[in-house]
Amino acid sequence: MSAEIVSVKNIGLRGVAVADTKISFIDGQKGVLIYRGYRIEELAERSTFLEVAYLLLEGNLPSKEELSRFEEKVKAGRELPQHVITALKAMPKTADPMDVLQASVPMLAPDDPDLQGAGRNANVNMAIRLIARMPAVAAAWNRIRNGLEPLPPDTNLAHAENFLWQLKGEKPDPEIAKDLDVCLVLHADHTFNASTFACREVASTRAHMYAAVTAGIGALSGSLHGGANTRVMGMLLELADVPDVEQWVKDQIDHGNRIMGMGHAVYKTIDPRAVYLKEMATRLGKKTGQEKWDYLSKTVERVAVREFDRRGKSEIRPNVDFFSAPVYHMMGIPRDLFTPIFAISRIAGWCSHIIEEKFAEAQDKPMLYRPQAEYVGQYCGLMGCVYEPVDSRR
Ligand SMILES: CC(=O)SCCNC(=O)CCNC(=O)[C@H](O)C(C)(C)COP(=O)(O)OP(=O)(O)OC[C@H]1O[C@@H](n2cnc3c(N)ncnc32)[C@H](O)[C@@H]1OP(=O)(O)O
Ligand SMILES: O=C([O-])CC(=O)C(=O)O
Repeated sequence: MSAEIVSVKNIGLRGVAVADTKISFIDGQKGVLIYRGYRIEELAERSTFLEVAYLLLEGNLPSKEELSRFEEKVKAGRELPQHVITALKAMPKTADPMDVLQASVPMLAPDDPDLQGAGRNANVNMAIRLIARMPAVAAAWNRIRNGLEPLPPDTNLAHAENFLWQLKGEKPDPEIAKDLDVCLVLHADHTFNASTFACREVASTRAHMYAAVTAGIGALSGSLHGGANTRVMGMLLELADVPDVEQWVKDQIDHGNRIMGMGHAVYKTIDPRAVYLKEMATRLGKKTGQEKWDYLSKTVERVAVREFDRRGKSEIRPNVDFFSAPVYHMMGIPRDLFTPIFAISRIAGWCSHIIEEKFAEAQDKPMLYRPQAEYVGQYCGLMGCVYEPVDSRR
């Protein structure tokens, strides 16, 4: 019907460049991830999450003064508006935390003094408030659904520390808070992944930042994307009662079921973040006396890798969601908060991409994303099908 359509239908846009970006870079064959020129391993070792958020948003590492001003702005933005707390209290206690997070972001918009601002600074200010408030929403929801009052933020605490405090109501172990901060660094950006593309697509319509982020949260929640981490933990919990773990993994693959947390649209080798998280899982297993989860995840990895290799699929290796699951579990975080924690980190990348999209900060990109679909439905010619009035339809 439409001769001009360029067909890339069955590849999920893999390998199709739809825009330029200056924010992050992946070498999927070598397993390398770079944010604004810096390798993820170096950032994980040497930077905090807020330093990385500044890097992603502004394009350069902050000076000491710039970092301290940025941290102060984030601290100042942590308090949730009362109407959001009231709305959270009215939600059914069974609501999934990702749904709650997705519903809460637009509720934060009217309270933002920069919402009507069209410039880059206004958008960075909105990003800072989202970075500050998304952890507060996740923590408040966890308390409210458990019949507890949300806790006020503590300005003496750093970003991950404050999240753990608002979540649990006790000062966190410094090593665990540091590990969580590293997890936030590792998840902060990943080029044009599904949720970032959703954000950029919405931003390209000139919708505001809160509208664009809401789309990203929805996309992240799916089990093929960020939602995989909760499913990995579901699998590990199930395996705790399975006598033959090797056979279970083999059966899953034989039956064509996907092993959650394995495989990646871009990496054709192990995800560099999984390498980091695997070591963290081992260390946390020893520290918390929960080596079982470390052992189980490594067993699944070993058997799955062997089975994938045997089937000529040696590109299927653990991704970021695989070892983050035992890590968060050993930190005492409820399973359905794993994906919200991903969002609490990825918000830095989403906002950076929304700003890049809005201000066309990289060279080539369309004004508005608008792909084509090939129509394969009912067709009776350009005059349309004969319309039967409702009373005479059978
Ligand atoms: C933060 C993130 O979003 S990371 C990804 C998180 N998602 C997951 O962990 C879910 C499990 N993984 C997957 O479903 C996939 O690996 C994806 C969707 C992430 C990427 O997959 P793609 O590279 O696009 O490949 P695609 O989905 O087309 O699968 C290619 C083949 O590998 C197989 N495969 C891919 N991943 C897996 C897996 N985890 N377990 C079993 N088989 C798999 C597919 O069944 C398919 O086999 P076939 O060719 O025989 O039909
Ligand atoms: O890039 C992707 O397809 C998935 C993603 O967001 C990530 O791995 O962090």
